[in-house]
Amino acid sequence: MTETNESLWRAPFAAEPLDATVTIPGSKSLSNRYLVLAAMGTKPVTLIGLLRSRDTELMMGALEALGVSCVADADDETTVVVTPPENGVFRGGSSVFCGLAGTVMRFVPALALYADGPVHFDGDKQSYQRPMGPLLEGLRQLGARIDFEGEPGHLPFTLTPPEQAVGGSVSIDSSGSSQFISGLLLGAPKLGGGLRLTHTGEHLPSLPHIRMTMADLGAAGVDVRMDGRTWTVAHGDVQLLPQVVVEPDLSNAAPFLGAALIAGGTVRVPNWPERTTQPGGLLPEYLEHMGATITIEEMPNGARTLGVTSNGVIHGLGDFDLSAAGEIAPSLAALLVFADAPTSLTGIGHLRGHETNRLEALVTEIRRVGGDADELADGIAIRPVGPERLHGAVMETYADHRMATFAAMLGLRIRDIDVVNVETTRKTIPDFVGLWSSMLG
Ligand SMILES: O=C(O)C1=C[C@@H](OP(=O)(O)O)[C@@H](O)[C@H](O)C1
Ligand SMILES: C=C(OP(=O)(O)O)C(=O)O
Repeated sequence: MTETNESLWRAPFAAEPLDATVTIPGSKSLSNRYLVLAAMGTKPVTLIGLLRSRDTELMMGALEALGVSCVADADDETTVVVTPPENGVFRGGSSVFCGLAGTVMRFVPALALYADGPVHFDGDKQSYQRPMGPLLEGLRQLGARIDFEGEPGHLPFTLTPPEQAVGGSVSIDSSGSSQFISGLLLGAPKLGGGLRLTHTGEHLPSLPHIRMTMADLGAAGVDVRMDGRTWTVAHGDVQLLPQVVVEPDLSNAAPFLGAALIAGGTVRVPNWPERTTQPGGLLPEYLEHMGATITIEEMPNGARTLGVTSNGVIHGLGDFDLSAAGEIAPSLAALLVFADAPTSLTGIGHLRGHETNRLEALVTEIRRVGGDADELADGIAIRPVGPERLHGAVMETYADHRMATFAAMLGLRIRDIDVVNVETTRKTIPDFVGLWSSMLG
């Protein structure tokens, strides 16, 4: 299952201001955490509103390889019952395919600590570039043996579990991805002596995603604490509630809400959570800084609809630390191409290890349409140019869903943008083109 569709999609131009309501599918980060936590329990868990996209299919495939059952409701594929293996032991001698999904390649290896034999991990060729070393070093400190087939510290590899997963203290440098810490924390409660995990690096990206991991472990009854750069997880049972509802993916809301600023008008997203652990929860504040008006409408059923309204004037952000929410950098970058002042998005050097080298990709694609951007040591600088300098182009997407949605956003205000392999958006959105077209009416 690789992504090879090289067809071109003409991104629709927004001829008039938007007035749209867009229902965003479930969160990738929450869906894949709940799937892992459900697999570690003893009783079946029904996940409601689960994202059904490539990354969650890969996660379900990975868990099934380990002996977990994931069964979708016949009438609604976003309702999935997850049943852990009967004896609580994951199946060894198995193969896990990670595609390009960070949450699969970084969350599933810790489960292999509890398998009854070696587990082989592989992924798309492009996944071989993504950093894995610190996670695997952490698992090695917990007694696992890792045999690399290609470059050390990267996919593909085979993990041989220890005789007994006793746990203890682990130190790793997680500055390359918060997912190394999340992956070790998620797998930790079954360790005989629990886990004491220390991050030794200077920077730590995506702290909200680590807090999300802690909150979800807490919801499964696990005692997990954070003290500075050290986390402790107590040994104990993992059991989510019988039914868990997944929030919409707030980072995937970014291109749609951002569209209101680029095209002008209003875009609404229903079921916006009042409180959330998703970094996308920071979006309304960011968009307000950029000049949008944010509204919240309470529905009769208690749900809340977020509205973003703009007259099309987008303010630059100056020096802006985005380390908390690096995954929305491509969407903010698209807005900043049309801003009234320059912006440096910083604290996101680790985006070089995302689906593609996103800093290089963003600079290349912004320049391709006539814009002005540069890579920084830890981010990207985007300087506005006059609209007369921006022009259509065939935009590359590098098998990166967020580079595809970035290109679609530019196409709202720049005519004749063709997007290579827009299907790559299926990584986290089942029907991006359909949603985007209906937003435009
Ligand atoms: O744990 C998660 O669900 C994620 C953590 C972040 O990873 P990084 O810390 O590598 O940026 C984020 O960018 C990714 O999209 C999802
Ligand atoms: C970095 C991302 O994904 P992954 O979960 O594959 O790391 C992302 O979705 O922006």
